[in-house]
Amino acid sequence: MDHFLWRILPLLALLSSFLYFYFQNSSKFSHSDCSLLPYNHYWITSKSIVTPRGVISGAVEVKEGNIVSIVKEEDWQGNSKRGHIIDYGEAVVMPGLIDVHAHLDDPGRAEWEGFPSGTKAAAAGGITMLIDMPLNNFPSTVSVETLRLKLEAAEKNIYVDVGFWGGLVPENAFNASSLEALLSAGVLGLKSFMCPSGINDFPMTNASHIKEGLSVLAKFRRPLLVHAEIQQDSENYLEDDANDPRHYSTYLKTRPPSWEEAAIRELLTLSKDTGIGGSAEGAHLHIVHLSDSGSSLQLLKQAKRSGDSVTVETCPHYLAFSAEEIEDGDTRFKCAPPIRNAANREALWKALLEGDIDMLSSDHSPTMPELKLLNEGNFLKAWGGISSLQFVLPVTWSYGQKYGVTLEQLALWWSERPAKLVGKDSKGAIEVGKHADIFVWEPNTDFDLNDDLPIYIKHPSISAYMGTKLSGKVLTTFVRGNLVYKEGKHASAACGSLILAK
Ligand SMILES: NC(=O)N[C@H]1NC(=O)NC1=O
Ligand SMILES: [Zn+2]
Ligand SMILES: [Zn+2]
Repeated sequence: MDHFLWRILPLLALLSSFLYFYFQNSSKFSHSDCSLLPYNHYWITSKSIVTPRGVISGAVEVKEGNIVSIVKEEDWQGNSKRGHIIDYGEAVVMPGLIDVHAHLDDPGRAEWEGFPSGTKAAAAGGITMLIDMPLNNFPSTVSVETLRLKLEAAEKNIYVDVGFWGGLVPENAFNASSLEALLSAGVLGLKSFMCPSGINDFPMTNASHIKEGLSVLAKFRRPLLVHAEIQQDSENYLEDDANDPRHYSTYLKTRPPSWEEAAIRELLTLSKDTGIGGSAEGAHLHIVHLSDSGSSLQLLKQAKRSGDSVTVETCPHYLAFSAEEIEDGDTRFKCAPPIRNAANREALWKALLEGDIDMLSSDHSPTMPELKLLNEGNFLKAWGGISSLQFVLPVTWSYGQKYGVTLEQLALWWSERPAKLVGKDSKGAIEVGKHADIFVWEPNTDFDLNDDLPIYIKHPSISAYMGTKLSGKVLTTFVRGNLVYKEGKHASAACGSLILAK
């Protein structure tokens, strides 16, 4: 017996070391699972690379996830000694998009979207980082404990980098230590609503809650994002022919621009003195999804002119669609604030081009298709929210053609300014020292949004973009040097990072 044991001992040792290495490696992703490219040092070359110093023809050197050099074509003698080269020819190389406003609804309502599907859609759309909103998931992200649930749901399930906004709600607004703990745990800022959010555990805040929130945020130098609509007294709409809930105009009348104007007027009294040297220096106010290009926009322009620390975003759906075009019962277009008329859309474009609107975001806010009530077509009862995450780049580009939108403007609205809002200077541009968050696309390639297209958002049927034709096809997406998406294929492992504030 002894003899036998001695004979199999080497075999047992071999077996145990094999098992040890097997479990060690299966517990974390190997580099090759994170990337469709087997290199961590390589060059991307193209005739058109969008950098903060203009569009250049040349090469970007990527090493261990960072951009380590950028070489213009005239200084580039490409040869094999440089290592692996991926040549994209005429295709455009851009900084990855940063979507500062997405609802992935995970945990708790992952059947609405979810981290895996949402971040796969992002990667396929050229988005390399998104910031997840604190509501529509359950429970809402309003405390350290609920943030922990978010982080657990996201970890190893994200194909792009994901940061998090925390919620400012009546329950935590007067509790500075709770807000400080949430901010210390890494949320990039806070978000609140000035009207009902549609989610029971995310109640609206009033001016005094917001004032408290801003004072805590000032210490951390992080922004407050606000859904700026305050319900105004409105006439009672009779359910007569003129107010058929299947007509979009009926819904539009229920949320006039005065709701946005009232909220912004109130917010600007609170964000007064946030400028350099002001008594509230350090606080920053960011208005999400502006739809009213009238008085609301004028108020914001004035506040900026007087030096207040204020920014504003709008969304592709306000730039693409107009109220006049929305057909009876087509609740895919229902969102809040609502899509307004064509003249309003025109003025939003003008404000964006002139720099009065700072950036774009998706406000991707899906739900279960049944809650869109597409059969009934009742605009007053359907879920409000647009599904767009994968398409924001081609939408901005296609509808922006009329206005002569440039590649540099896309980078400004979708990368550079969003990176600044979230306080991540390692992101947002193709520049030496930054993360290699890059995507490559063909602006002139058209495609139809139909069932033949690989679509990763969970419920394509509720997206208002389905059935349209767009220009601008994403070929590949890199996140911190990992090739996470290439023409319909994702890396096998979800290696996006959780982006926390420090
Ligand atoms: N809860 C939620 O996502 N609401 C969003 N939907 C929308 O259309 N506007 C919003 O603020
Ligand atoms: Zn909102
Ligand atoms: Zn939203």
